[in-house]
Amino acid sequence: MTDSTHTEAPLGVLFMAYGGPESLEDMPGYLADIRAGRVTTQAVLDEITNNYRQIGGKSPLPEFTRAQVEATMQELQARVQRPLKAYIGMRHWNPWIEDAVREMLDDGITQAVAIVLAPHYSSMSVAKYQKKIKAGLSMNHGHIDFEFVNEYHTESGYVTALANRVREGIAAFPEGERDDVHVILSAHSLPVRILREGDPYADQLHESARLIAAAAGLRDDQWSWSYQSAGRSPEPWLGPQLDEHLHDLSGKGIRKVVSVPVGFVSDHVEILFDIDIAAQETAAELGMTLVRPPALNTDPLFIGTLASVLERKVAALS
Ligand SMILES: C=CC1=C(C)c2cc3[nH]c(cc4nc(cc5[nH]c(cc1n2)c(C)c5CCC(=O)O)C(CCC(=O)O)=C4C)c(C)c3C=C
Ligand SMILES: [Fe+2]
Ligand SMILES: [Fe+2]
Repeated sequence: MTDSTHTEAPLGVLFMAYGGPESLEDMPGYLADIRAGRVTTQAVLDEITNNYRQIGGKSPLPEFTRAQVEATMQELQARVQRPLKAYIGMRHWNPWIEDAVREMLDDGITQAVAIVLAPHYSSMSVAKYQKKIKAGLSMNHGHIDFEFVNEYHTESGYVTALANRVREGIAAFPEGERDDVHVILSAHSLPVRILREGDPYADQLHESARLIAAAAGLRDDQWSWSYQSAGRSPEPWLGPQLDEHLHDLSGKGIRKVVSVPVGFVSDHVEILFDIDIAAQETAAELGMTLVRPPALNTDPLFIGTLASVLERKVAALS
């Protein structure tokens, strides 16, 4: 006998990511969306366009997102009885979250789970993606029962995968030098005002960092925290920024560094330019060697984490 309650539409699985330009021509529109109506000067546009030019003229984020979604869906569908259908929605570019929601409604989806490809919750990140789902529903006068994954920054697969990256980075140095290697764990900065607003972002990042450092077996003096990629706006942003942090470490005599960003789950401009080009340049000027292991991308431990947190939300809907 078949289960008659779940025979109609599949359960939707909405994966959301930041979005990235597919060519340099997309840059003005992409930046206008990120900067939400604030004027982008020609100088800022030129600078960011040039950053993208140096990483190949487009963002690799959409491609990594599709690969992560495909791998996660394979694992999730193997664990869940109900038929599932995946959707991808981006916050700042095509395919937009609102369009993905419309597609879900057109497909007759009535129940769905949603996750952002960012492990830490903030009112300035994850909450904004979730608001776009609500906007998509109200724009299309539709209703879907959504279960949201808010965060997954302490999940063991995510922590272990990044601890493995830390170990890989240290192992890139000759055996006799590894004790002198310093590990910098970092994430995207946000305006300092989030602390006054009680936002959990900074605490969650520090919690992840402590867990990753412990799982990698680092001594307390062997690692430190840094923010990176602060936006170009006049208000103060959380620091220290990676560049000043490298100067600070250099002042303490550190010459060998492993850089592991913990808030990004795939390689994109904030890693490929901000670390691999800008921070590498600073490190070279300071006479430091900086190693940056690959981002999580489709690491099976990370994909297993996504499948696990989604599986729990699917169970909550069943
Ligand atoms: C936790 C918050 C943020 C994450 C994660 C994040 C990821 C991310 N950002 C870019 C590219 C750009 N971000 C820019 C500005 C910007 N980013 C955030 C927050 C996060 N970004 C904020 C709050 C801002 C400022 C927005 C504003 O009002 O000005 C920009 C614009 C240029 C700039 O200000 O630096 C770019 C480009 C990527 C690719 C990315 C990857 C997941
Ligand atoms: Fe951003
Ligand atoms: Fe950014």
